[in-house]
Amino acid sequence: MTQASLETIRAASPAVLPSLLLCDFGDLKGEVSRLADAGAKVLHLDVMDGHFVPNMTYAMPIVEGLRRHTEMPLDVHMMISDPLTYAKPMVDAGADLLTFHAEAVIDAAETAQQIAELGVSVGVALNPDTPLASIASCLPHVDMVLVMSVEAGFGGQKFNPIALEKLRALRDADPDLLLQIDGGIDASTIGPARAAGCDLFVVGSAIFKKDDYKAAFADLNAAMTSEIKTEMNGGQA
Ligand SMILES: O=C(CO)[C@@H](O)[C@H](O)COP(=O)(O)O
Repeated sequence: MTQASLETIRAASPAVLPSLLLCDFGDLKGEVSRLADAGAKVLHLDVMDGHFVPNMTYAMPIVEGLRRHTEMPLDVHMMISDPLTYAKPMVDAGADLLTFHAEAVIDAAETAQQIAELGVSVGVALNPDTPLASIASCLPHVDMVLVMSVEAGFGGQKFNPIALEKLRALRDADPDLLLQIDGGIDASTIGPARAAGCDLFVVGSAIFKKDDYKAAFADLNAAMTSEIKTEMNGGQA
């Protein structure tokens, strides 16, 4: 199931992943159905503990509830202080890909290996101020790197272009590593992120603040490749 989910995520790439942070939590089932209709292939779930980040969201019961309503892979972004304590409960709840923050743990390589032993795909995330060197030792043990383009904790923040430098460096070092970006992704930032080598684009405001999710996905998908097409046309749009 897990390997299949990772393959589903890879096959869907490049892809826009709606971030379930700014959605209507009073109608989660309806939101999942509207997102699937709009073209979502993977759901990104923002788990926050009010300790690692100064904001709280939800945990296993919501993951488990979503699992019952969709077959889409569930990509769980754990913005929590103690990812190893909650990794197994998250897997049991139905997470397919579990991402922990490098800043939250003492040994990122050891953490990645322990999570992988649970039979789930593993991602490591790093905030804008965290250098790539801090995840170097765990890269052989992860399926994905999540490059934050805002400080983890809240939706609606401004995109930090330092993420583009990190994406380029990671892509140059490994053409096959799955790369995800999160924070301030909209029609103006998704193209540069794609051109920097990113595969998965986590989007909150630019979907959930729009009435028409289908139109939001269409705009993002068109903008995703616009910079690459422009480069191929020698700078002409
Ligand atoms: O994890 C986070 C924030 O910590 C993100 O998933 C944001 O929620 C994305 O929202 P926008 O920046 O797109 O509004």
